[in-house]
Amino acid sequence: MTRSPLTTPPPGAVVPAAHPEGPPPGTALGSHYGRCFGCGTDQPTGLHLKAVTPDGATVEAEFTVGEAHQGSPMLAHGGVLAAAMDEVIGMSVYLFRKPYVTGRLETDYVLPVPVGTTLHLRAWCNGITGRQAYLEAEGRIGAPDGPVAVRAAALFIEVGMGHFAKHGDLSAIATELQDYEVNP
Ligand SMILES: CCCCCCCCCC(=O)SCCNC(=O)CCNC(=O)[C@H](O)C(C)(C)COP(=O)(O)OP(=O)(O)OC[C@H]1O[C@@H](n2cnc3c(N)ncnc32)[C@H](O)[C@@H]1OP(=O)(O)O
Repeated sequence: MTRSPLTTPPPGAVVPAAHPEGPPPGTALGSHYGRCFGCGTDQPTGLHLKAVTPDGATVEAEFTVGEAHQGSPMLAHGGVLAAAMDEVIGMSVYLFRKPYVTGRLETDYVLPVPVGTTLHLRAWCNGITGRQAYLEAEGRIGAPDGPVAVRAAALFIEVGMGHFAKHGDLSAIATELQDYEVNP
């Protein structure tokens, strides 16, 4: 992965263990919000990521590139692939049971991804220090050990639930997502 110092964990960043109240290994991770472009089931042209955590600390997911996700004829749009990376990384950092948002997302596009391809995504944390979480993801074509098509490195920033109250619609999240203590 080609990445900048901004997404490289500094010395002292710690890779967290699975949260004691997090999902057990093998748990399917449902959508956190029905209208989410990445995982929502009420978003017709969304990515509809299907995710599982194999170990409580990382995420594996599948995303099948659809008609609505094209950039050039019958090839996935790069921004859509970045959105898939953002989503799977967001799901993985949420395993640590604190609200985070993407501060920076860097993406390497390695192979073109045709419509109809199922990308096998994986995301993991390389370290957390203070409010900053350093994460990585990859997407492989056709199988978990298929050729790498896309790689991403990200900096996520921990926010309070007040972030969503101030800038968005906290009640919509709170209705669907029961795992955060909602106390903005
Ligand atoms: C729920 C389960 C599943 C969820 C899946 C969701 C997946 C999708 C996730 C997303 O797409 S979230 C939506 C996209 N992201 C945003 O909308 C975030 C918009 N940006 C902000 O709201 C603020 O800029 C942000 C909260 C990220 C930071 O503002 P703050 O005022 O809280 O923090 P501040 O600016 O003081 O930065 C804190 C530290 O992070 C650093 N930082 C912040 N943004 C950065 C950035 N972009 N690049 C590099 N460093 C950054 C900043 O330099 C600083 O470093 P130091 O502590 O060392 O001084």
